[in-house]
Amino acid sequence: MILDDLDARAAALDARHAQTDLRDRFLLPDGVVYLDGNSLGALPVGVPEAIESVVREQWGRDLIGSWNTHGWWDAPVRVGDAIGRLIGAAPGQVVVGDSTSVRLHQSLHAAAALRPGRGVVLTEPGSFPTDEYVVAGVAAQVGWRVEHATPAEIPARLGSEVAVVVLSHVDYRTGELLDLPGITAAAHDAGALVVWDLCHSAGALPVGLDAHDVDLAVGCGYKYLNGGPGAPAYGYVAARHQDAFVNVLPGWNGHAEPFAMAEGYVGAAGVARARIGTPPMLSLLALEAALRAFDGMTIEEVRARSLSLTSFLRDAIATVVPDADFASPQDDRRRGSQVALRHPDAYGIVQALAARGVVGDFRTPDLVRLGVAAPYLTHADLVAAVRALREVLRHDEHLDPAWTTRNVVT
Ligand SMILES: Cc1ncc(COP(=O)(O)O)c(C=O)c1O
Ligand SMILES: Nc1c(O)cccc1C(=O)C[C@H](N)C(=O)O
Repeated sequence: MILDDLDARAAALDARHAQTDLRDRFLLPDGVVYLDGNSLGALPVGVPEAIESVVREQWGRDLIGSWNTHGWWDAPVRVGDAIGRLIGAAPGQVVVGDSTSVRLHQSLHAAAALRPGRGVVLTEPGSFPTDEYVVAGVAAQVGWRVEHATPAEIPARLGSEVAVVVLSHVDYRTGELLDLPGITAAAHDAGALVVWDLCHSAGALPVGLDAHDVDLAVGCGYKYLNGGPGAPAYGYVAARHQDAFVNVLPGWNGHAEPFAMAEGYVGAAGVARARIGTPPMLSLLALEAALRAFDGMTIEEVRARSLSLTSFLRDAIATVVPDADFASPQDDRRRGSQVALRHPDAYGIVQALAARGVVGDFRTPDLVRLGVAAPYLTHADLVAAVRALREVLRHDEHLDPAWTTRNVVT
């Protein structure tokens, strides 16, 4: 009965949001409800064809001339501009290539050079591990002290010693969405810079980098941007910082005159100076093709759909699991695009759900993480997921001893 009600509500909501249902722009296996687009986005329909053409016609037929004739050389900034549309960055401020970890190293070093004489990097506890490691690594290299504060404490912890505040816009575990405008403004009032990690927000919700005067930002291409496994990451350098942007990893692709093969390094004008070496062109062009899945849709529309889906999912879970312990904020303004649940048998739940075709993921120590990539999910999919969850719990499928051996990728 309860699930019949949910079916009816889902149908009504899917009808209301029909305009933003982009499911036919993605290739997903039948019978799977994919709730892991916050780790690896689904495959956009246009990507296999685009890659086939890049491989056969560009690489295979036109060979090295493709660097010019097919725009390979300019792709890092061109694809950066396409990402910029989704994260509120005007053209010429985003460059694509390398991993988020590399871009974060680069951004923090640039921040150190922009704020000489300040000795503290302020971040939060429990960030995604690579962010922790990079912050510690760069701090050791430039002589910063690492300080941790919760996002709520950050404004009070800012002082004349803080060079930069580094935070994830959306927490990878709980899905908590931070107050990017407020924290950025507070950092600036204290003379500090901000570096935002957008891995879990880009492509899912409006970021407004330019509108909120963000200094530097990084993010990956393979989650809500759907660029594919190992898709290149990106870095944002606000136009006002580009002239003084010091590239700690200078490589020939970021040189002002790369084909002059000059002896000394002179950085290119604009965001191109953040380029490093030759980018993984097939992955970069796959990402470019993937971004076309957003054509005709604004990020505000993606967000409206995502909020409807995540609040519906939360309600639906609460209906069938009345004692559900949600790690994700209930308040729409504070929730990214996922719903995470705490449960002592979280690992078993995730595995048992996957056996029923509902793919989410487990995050240590006790989280069932359900990512909601709005363009390719419907409210009806979420009822199917909740129905599976009810069955898993009802039949104790999550306690199956088969789930005691953990896989490498969970
Ligand atoms: C917040 C955050 N930062 C960074 C990364 C990844 O960094 P990289 O692209 O270097 O693997 C992830 C996910 O893997 C993440 O969730
Ligand atoms: N980048 C990943 C990978 O190469 C393998 C498995 C997972 C990932 C992820 O992106 C994890 C993701 N950042 C997370 O939020 O957990």
